[in-house]
Amino acid sequence: MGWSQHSDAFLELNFRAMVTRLPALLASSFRLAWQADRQAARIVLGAEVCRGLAQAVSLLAVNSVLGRLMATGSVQDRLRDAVPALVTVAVVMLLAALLRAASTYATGRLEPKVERVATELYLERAAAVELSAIEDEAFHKLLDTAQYGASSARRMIRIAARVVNAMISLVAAAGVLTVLHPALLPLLVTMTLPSAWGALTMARHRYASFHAWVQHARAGQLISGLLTEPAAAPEIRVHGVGPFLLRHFRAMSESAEAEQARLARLGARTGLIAAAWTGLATVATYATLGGLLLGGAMALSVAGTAVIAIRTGSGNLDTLVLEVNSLHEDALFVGDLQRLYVEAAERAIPVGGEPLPEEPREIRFENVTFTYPGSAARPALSDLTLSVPLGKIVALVGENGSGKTTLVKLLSGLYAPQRGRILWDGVDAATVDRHQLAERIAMVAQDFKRWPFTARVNVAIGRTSAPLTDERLRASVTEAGAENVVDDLPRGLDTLLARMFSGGHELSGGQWQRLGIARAAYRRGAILVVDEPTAALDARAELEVFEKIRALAGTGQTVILITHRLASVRHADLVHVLDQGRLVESGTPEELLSSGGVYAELYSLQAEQFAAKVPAPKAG
Ligand SMILES: Nc1ncnc2c1ncn2[C@@H]1O[C@H](COP(=O)(O)OP(=O)(O)OP(=O)(O)O)[C@@H](O)[C@H]1O
Repeated sequence: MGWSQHSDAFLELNFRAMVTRLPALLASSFRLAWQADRQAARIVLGAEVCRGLAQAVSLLAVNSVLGRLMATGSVQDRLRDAVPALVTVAVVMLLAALLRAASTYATGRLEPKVERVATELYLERAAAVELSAIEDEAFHKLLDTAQYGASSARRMIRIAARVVNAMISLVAAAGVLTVLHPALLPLLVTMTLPSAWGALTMARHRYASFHAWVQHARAGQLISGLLTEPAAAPEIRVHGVGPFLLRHFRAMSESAEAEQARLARLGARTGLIAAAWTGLATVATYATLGGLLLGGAMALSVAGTAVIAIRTGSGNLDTLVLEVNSLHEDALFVGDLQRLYVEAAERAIPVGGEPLPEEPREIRFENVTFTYPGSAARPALSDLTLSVPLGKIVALVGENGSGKTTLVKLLSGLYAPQRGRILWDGVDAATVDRHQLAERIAMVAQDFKRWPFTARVNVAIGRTSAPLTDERLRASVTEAGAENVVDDLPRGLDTLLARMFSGGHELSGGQWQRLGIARAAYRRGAILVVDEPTAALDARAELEVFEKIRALAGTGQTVILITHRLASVRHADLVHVLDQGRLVESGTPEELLSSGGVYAELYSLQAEQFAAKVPAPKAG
């Protein structure tokens, strides 16, 4: 359908990288844990280190038990001699169980906190970037992949704890093996290498596949969402769009299934090769042990401990390989999250800047050219020079796509021009404090957000920093002529405007529009931008809204009005007419009407529609 492209995967997974990056990975897991809950992080680390050490002590104690039991002398003497070592084994096992419980508790406490901290930072950074970043396809892909980073960060805590434990236990087992016989250690390593290779190979394939298919998965979710979305439901039923969407969903799912099958085939082949190598290495290990025993190079008790140490050691090494591999896989996703943090910080709306003039008299566009990022089309605004006098009603008029909405988005600081300047009484908007600029603007956009909250919140969300008072709320609702809308709601301002929830209620397009205007009124910005404020209103409501807007201008409020209803523009102090991103006319409505240009032509076209005679009813 046009948006499911696959891009090359980002890869940095190989054996060397895995080993050399392990300390950094463990450190980053620990940092995450430390940020989330210091006490729990200390408990996990301490408990896992002590558990590893306990394993070493327990192996040595077992060796001592075996040595004493296989020594010469009576059974009673041998048993008595073995008692202290047996008691040590029991105490160490008890200690290890207690440590394990402590680690389980602290890890369980840490995990959700780590996920929350990572998610909060993700959302905070994502909400602070420029609009152009949110609309950028590459940044959006990063947002998509990075969202898995928080749950990966959560998993990394548990995995890192297991890695620390397995590493220390392995060192303990390896130490004991080296003491028993130097040939045993290389055998232990050889036994585990094949499974390390297999796990790593599969991790690399899975990660590459995930990156190549993430857009595809997103598109699949989009389609399945459309099939159940209330806004699409009427068209799906009347136009019969359901089977069309389902066909696409099936085609996309089938190609995703083919990819899963490819991965499964690869997994099976890799697993078989690894298992064959492990089998050979195990046979070699036990043959060597047998040879040493037969040749008299090793005592039976030592061989017994060696078998236990090899089993523990290879178990630890297997765990280590698998867990380090998972750690690495999750770290790749946490890496995406960290890349997002960095990129979002680079693309964040700058903080600070020059102050805006306290009471500016005009905003002036000087040779402004703007093309949407990534757009191959002509500039949305071309070499535009115009003035917006403040304290007046300024109307922007022009055909669809002429650049009116783009102009107000630039004026509001949502985009920056590629060429030219926007001056607030001579101060370049590119250098000013963007937060201060936004403070001055109240906007009713064409596609303003219908928040799935109560009517009260839908109005007061216009300025969340102001204390919510009923007085301000009522005044805004009245200013927007939305009293009837609110009075008709089953629970007034406390009605939930989200039909998908129990007790939720839905408004009509025009009713929503009035709430949108109430929201902008509640914001009390110095400049009110209204983009098609009456598109969904009936004739009476339209008249009412324009009356209110005119009254606002009387109080010194600047109004920038975008509308196609030229009759409503009559009361504007100044009209700018745009065509294909250029300014073609400017003046008062009377001046423009008498000059006979584009405005006059559009005006007479609309007027003619009303001048057409209504056919007389047939006599009957
Ligand atoms: N987010 C966007 N990304 C890329 N191009 C865009 C975007 N928004 C608008 N455009 C393009 O910029 C041009 C101007 O659009 P704009 O929305 O400013 O026109 P408008 O005069 O407000 O139109 P309308 O009367 O239909 O609301 C159009 O060619 C449009 O396709």
